[in-house]
Amino acid sequence: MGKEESPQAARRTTRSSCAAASNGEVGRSTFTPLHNPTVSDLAFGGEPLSSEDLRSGFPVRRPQILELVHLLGPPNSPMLPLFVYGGASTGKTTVILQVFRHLNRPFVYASCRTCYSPRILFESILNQLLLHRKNEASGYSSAKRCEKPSDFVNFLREDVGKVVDSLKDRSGKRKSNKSRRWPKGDILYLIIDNLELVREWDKSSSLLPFLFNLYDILKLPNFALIFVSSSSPDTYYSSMGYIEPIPVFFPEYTEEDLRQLLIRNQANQKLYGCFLDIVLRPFSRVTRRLDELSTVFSSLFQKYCEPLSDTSSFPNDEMKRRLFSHFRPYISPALNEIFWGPSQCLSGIESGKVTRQRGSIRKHEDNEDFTEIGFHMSTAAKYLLISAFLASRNPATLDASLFDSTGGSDNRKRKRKASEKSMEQKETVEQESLMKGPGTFPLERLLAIFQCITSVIDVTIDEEEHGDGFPTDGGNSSWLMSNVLSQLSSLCDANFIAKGGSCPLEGSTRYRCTISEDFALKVARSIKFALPNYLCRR
Ligand SMILES: Nc1ncnc2c1ncn2[C@@H]1O[C@H](COP(=O)(O)OP(=O)(O)OP(=O)(O)O)[C@@H](O)[C@H]1O
Repeated sequence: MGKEESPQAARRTTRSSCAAASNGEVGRSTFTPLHNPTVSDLAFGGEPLSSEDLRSGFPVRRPQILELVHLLGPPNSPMLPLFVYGGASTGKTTVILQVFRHLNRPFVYASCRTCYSPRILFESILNQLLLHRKNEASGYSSAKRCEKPSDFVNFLREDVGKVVDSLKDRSGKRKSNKSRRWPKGDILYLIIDNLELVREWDKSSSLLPFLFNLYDILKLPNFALIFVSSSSPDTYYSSMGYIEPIPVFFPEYTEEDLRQLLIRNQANQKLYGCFLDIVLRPFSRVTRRLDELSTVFSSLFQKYCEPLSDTSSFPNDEMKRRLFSHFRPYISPALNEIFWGPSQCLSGIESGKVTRQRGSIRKHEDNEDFTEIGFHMSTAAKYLLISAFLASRNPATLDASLFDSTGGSDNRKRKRKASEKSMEQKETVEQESLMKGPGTFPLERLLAIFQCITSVIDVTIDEEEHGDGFPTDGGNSSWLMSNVLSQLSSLCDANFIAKGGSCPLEGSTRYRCTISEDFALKVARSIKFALPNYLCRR
């Protein structure tokens, strides 16, 4: 089958995987060729989910669950469009689908990840509405061909009406397959997930306003819309005349949230707790994505347990030390992998690549979340971008005074009272550099700054006995260089860094960072890096 999923397949995958995520249940019955679909297939299906199970399935998402349930209201309550947003892997999709499972409401779900063009998106939605399956019998074709937004609106009007009529038809309910529950209420919800990816599409500048306007265009009382996005409303085009959807924010998990989430399905929670005491802090400084942490921790935990003959017992202090020294060599490589890896690539970025997305970046004072920027990149790429910004912004002559011998910003040194003459000189240098705009720099300088700023990140494993530095090259500078070059080329592709021609004397390529200070500060905030301490100012 092609890359496009059939709606039923998409529904089955999404819904059963979500059910599995909640309490480890596999909730959804599968569609067999003999299954005769009815509107009851528009509900989540599977076993009903009580509010208690919903809350205990998502321990740190209680406020968002309550907010969603409140906004959806009792069956048949009309609802203005919702805009559910938060960083990648913060549980938006899973929580929404489980809320629908709990409420047993009829919905159509389409992700802009699997539906990667307007046509596929429109047709996937229509196929689901028409209970049409793309399979051998249908020649793997859609129920209707739909490319243009205007056709989509007409088809939606027609098809939503039919679905609503069927939902209201009580005789259909009586005849329906007894293994499936009849959905509650006559309102049909359309959930469009991973909306941020639409910005990558060719006609995004007209498609996004169209989608935001859809509710107003349709004016159907029994139709509701939910957008799900990993970037905030601020990163979308604004002032397009549509009513802004009601925002529901999923904040990034704190270290304590992550501990709760990671520990809850472990057979020996005490043992896993000891393991988390070592790894959670350093790893959560590099990523707070639950999926990334779960993956890396599952193999690390196996290593941690290797010396244990009985993994159901709780290790004493001596055993804990043995476990630590056995597993210590595996920590840095794993940290390295996650630091350099294509983290957050789920936001529409090709593996390992960074893309600059179109869309305004409005100032948002309180929101410290990276979602305000509207794209994602690996932690290493963020540090590299900041290094490039510093190299372009600060005069090279001041590098030594901004970074101490161990690489960090030496505040003590900087606080020393400078003589009036040196202050004047510094001011002149800074003024000149501001007048010239972002300066160019050679690769060596970029690498030096990058090593300086990453060497000061505190990701020590055990502060007293087991100091362990941040993932660096472990003495292998060619390995480090090749990683830097690959990240640098992605940043150049995304136009965050431009090649600034070659130096006539050295003949080597020089680079220039093109991002604004505002933007650099946002990137720095997302990795909790104190950029202002490294910027030379008047
Ligand atoms: N609070 C939570 N409780 C249980 N599982 C969670 C929670 N948050 C995230 N997960 C798990 O993390 C994974 C990613 O979650 P999900 O896809 O719902 O995130 P998302 O915010 O929609 O991500 P994206 O923006 O990338 O689509 C899933 O396996 C999900 O079950």
